Amino acid sequence: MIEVNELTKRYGGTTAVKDLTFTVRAGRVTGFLGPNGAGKSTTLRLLIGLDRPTGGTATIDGRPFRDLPRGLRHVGALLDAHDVHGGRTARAHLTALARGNALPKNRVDHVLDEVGLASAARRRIGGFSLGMKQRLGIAAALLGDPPVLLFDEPVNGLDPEGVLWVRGLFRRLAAEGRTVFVSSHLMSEMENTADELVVIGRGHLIAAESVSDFAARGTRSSVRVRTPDTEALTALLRAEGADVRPAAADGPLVVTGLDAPAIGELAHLNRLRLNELTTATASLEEAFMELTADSVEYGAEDPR
Ligand SMILES: Nc1ncnc2c1ncn2[C@@H]1O[C@H](COP(=O)(O)OP(=O)(O)OP(=O)(O)O)[C@@H](O)[C@H]1O
Repeated sequence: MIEVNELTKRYGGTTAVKDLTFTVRAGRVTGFLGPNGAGKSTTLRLLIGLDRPTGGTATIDGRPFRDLPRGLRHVGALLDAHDVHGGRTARAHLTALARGNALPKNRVDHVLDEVGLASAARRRIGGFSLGMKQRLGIAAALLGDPPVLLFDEPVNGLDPEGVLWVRGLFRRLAAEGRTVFVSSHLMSEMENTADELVVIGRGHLIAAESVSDFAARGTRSSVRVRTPDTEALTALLRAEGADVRPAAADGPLVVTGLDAPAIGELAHLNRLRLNELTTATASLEEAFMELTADSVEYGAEDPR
């Protein structure tokens, strides 16, 4: 389990994270989401002791990372796939890591197989694509067979087959009872993978909850209504305070501010026929955009 409590990190005048408090549980895939510059990498660096917090604590199974004697056996992390010696082969890189952490040598071939790099084991990392480097970084994280795994933007550079593979891997690791904490700036990468979400924006916590609770926060759920009596129904709905817009010429009405049962009841009481009544729940992506809109550091409308 990962526990972050009132974590703050300032770099000179920049506050990268501020008073972050959340928990990441074992046996789950937890997505760590936020727009660019939100503070995800900083939080992960603080978690594995690569940086010291200005305030607050970040612990893994109750202890700061640097107090964990077993290093890679306790926490595996992929922070920057480029941070490898390009002149080495994949196997030499992992063998050196295994030796440095007193891990059995047979783990090297095991993790190379696991990430699909067995046939590239003798190639120099300098010639690897970004996707291959991501796989190698994941292999390194898995090397110590750790109960806690952290991945910073692991999907970057993977092709669609690689994305599917990595999703399956994360789910399996969580099903084995491990803590799997995965950062991304794209909700679409997380919605089919994560059980839980921690969402931050400009260093502040926005949400820490299950994917379904997060989706329910989107306030944009609307109801599509088709009726032969468009004008009459529109007037009735507006009189009840709903917002009514035609989706397109001859298309359904899109109603917000009243739910489907209330609209059905209103139509029934006024003897108006309905041909369609469908609730459209806001997508996770929409909920994410809505909740982080104020914390996008480099938005399209913001030319900084
Ligand atoms: N070493 C540093 N020195 C100064 N400022 C830093 C440093 N590291 C991070 N920052 C700043 O802290 C903020 C958070 O950065 P961080 O890299 O943690 O965000 P992120 O959520 O990982 O973003 P991205 O998705 O773009 O990688 C940014 O404003 C960044 O410029």
